[in-house]
Amino acid sequence: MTSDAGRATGPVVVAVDGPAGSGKSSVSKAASRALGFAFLDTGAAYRALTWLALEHGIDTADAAAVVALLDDFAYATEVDDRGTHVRVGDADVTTAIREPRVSAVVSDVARVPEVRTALNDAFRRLIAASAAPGIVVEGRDITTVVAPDAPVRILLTADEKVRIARRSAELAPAAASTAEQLRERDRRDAQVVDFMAAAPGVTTIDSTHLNFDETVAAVVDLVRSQEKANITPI
Ligand SMILES: Nc1ncnc2c1ncn2[C@@H]1O[C@H](COP(=O)(O)OP(=O)(O)OP(=O)(O)O)[C@@H](O)[C@H]1O
Ligand SMILES: Nc1ccn([C@@H]2O[C@H](COP(=O)(O)O)[C@@H](O)[C@H]2O)c(=O)n1
Repeated sequence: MTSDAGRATGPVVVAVDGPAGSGKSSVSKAASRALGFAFLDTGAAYRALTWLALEHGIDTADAAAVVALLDDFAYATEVDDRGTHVRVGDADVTTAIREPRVSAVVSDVARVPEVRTALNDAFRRLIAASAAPGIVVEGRDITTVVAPDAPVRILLTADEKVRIARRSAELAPAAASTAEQLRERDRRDAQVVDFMAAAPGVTTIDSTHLNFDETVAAVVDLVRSQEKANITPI
């Protein structure tokens, strides 16, 4: 898994799965920066399609109506120091896709098989097109479905209480229903993909007793140890 090999065959992929609030996006983004890798937040695409459905007044439980949106889903994403920027057509939806009204129904959209197939194809194209030596890709099915052959696959997790506390700290006064929302989204998402148990060959990093920097270091160390293990001695 050297950079040279990565250039010849596409970037080195670091695949990260895990439940809600486990740190997938924040830890993966920080790890990608430390490694000099690109970063792909796949949940942003599910959120953007959900935003589009709500803009069109579509009931997200209506799978056929959601699938019909895929034809005109002009999704674009870009990552810089401030985070992941998302556009749908001309609209900058970076903030809107994080609104509770989107979080509340995104699992409806994510459970539609045609949606998952279309978005997974798009993720694979984005990964292949990356000019960086590597890319950290995070979501709920990255180690098992999107990139099952990635040289580094991580299940990032933490006890549910700890995940709820971390998420509540982000949301401050409006946190009363945070625990219920996090549990409910995990419950619904887990009906579609298994992100609670590590698949064979996937390394679990449990951050329950790690701070943020220690968790990022655990990811970076794992990638570097895999790189060393894959360098063939001359
Ligand atoms: N090890 C850690 N110690 C302390 N805080 C952490 C740690 N890991 C993540 N966090 C914090 O937990 C919160 C949730 O992290 P993040 O949003 O990255 O999770 P996620 O898995 O992407 O969630 P979701 O799937 O719901 O989008 C963030 O505020 C993040 O900074
Ligand atoms: N690979 C993925 C990524 C996300 N989802 C669905 O999108 C929702 C939002 O994801 P966040 O990471 O931004 O919280 C998530 O709750 C899933 O419903 C997915 O199915 N697969």
